Amino acid sequence: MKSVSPRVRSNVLRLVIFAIVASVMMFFLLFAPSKHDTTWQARRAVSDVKTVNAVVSNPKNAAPLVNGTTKSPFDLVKGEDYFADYDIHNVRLPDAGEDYDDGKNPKWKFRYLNITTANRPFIWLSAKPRIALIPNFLSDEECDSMISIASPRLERSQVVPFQNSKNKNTVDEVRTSSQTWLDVTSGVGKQVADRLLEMLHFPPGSSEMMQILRYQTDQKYDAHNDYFDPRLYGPQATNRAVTAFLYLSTVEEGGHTWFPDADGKKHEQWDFKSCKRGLGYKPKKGNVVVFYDMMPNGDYDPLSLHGGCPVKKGVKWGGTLWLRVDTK
Ligand SMILES: O=C(O)CCC(=O)C(=O)O
Ligand SMILES: [Fe+2]
Repeated sequence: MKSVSPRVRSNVLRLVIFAIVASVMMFFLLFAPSKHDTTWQARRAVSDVKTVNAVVSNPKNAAPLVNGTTKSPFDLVKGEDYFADYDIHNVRLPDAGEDYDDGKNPKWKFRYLNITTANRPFIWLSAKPRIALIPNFLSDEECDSMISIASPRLERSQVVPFQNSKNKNTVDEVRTSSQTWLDVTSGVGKQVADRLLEMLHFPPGSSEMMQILRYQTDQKYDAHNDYFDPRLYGPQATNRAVTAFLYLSTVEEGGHTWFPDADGKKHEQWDFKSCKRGLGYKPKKGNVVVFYDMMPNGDYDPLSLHGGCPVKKGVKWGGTLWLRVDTK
């Protein structure tokens, strides 16, 4: 056998090393997702099996995603971002038959958010009632601008009395915040409302004005349903199908939005105040929590019972946008 000269041997070796390095680089270029679409791609994949795995962790070496930290907005930490008596990272949607997601049934009044078609990432926090979190929906500028428009116009929040109740007071200890209404036909109100309606598959103009709320220390809103139950409020031509709650500030302590009956646990004993069981989501500036007061077939969902827990430290600024459908 002929011996190979050292020169040829070293050239072959260089070629082999080059081929290995090139194929490793090609592999990463083709298969490693970019920083921005990691979450999105992975979430698309899990939705195919109807299991929404809430946490899609950010690769360890990824660039900072949120305010200089490497924490992904989906990496919610129990105790820090929420409390829950179930595992929100393992929320399962009902089987396809119950899912109402394909938007083909003409009787349905609206479609749920759908992880495969939504125009930005979101995460299901609860299946029954349906609650979704949309991280970083609002820019800091949008939050600050809504607060500065609302600040000089605040008044004590009110409630709507029941139709046959003798007590016609609209100021009630169940709700102690201050608030005002923000136009959604122009300016920042329109910008934000239009973006939400589009994402939630609702036609333009199908929301109420936006309610801007401020809760100071110990202020709260006891648990309630947002729809107007015709048995209590009389006939309604339209009603609230979806509530989008916008967090305009981060609260140091307390102020969680609370869902006593998440995840699907209807309790016999009414509990409007404890802020203990179910799910409590801690206000974080720029995030939005969306929940469905109605099923897509028009039935009201009593499990959508919710409230705002007392603020313990800091100030909670929020915006409520109600999306309405015809009830006929
Ligand atoms: O303050 C909250 O977190 C919830 C507010 C609310 O339920 C409402 O405005 O109807
Ligand atoms: Fe509410």
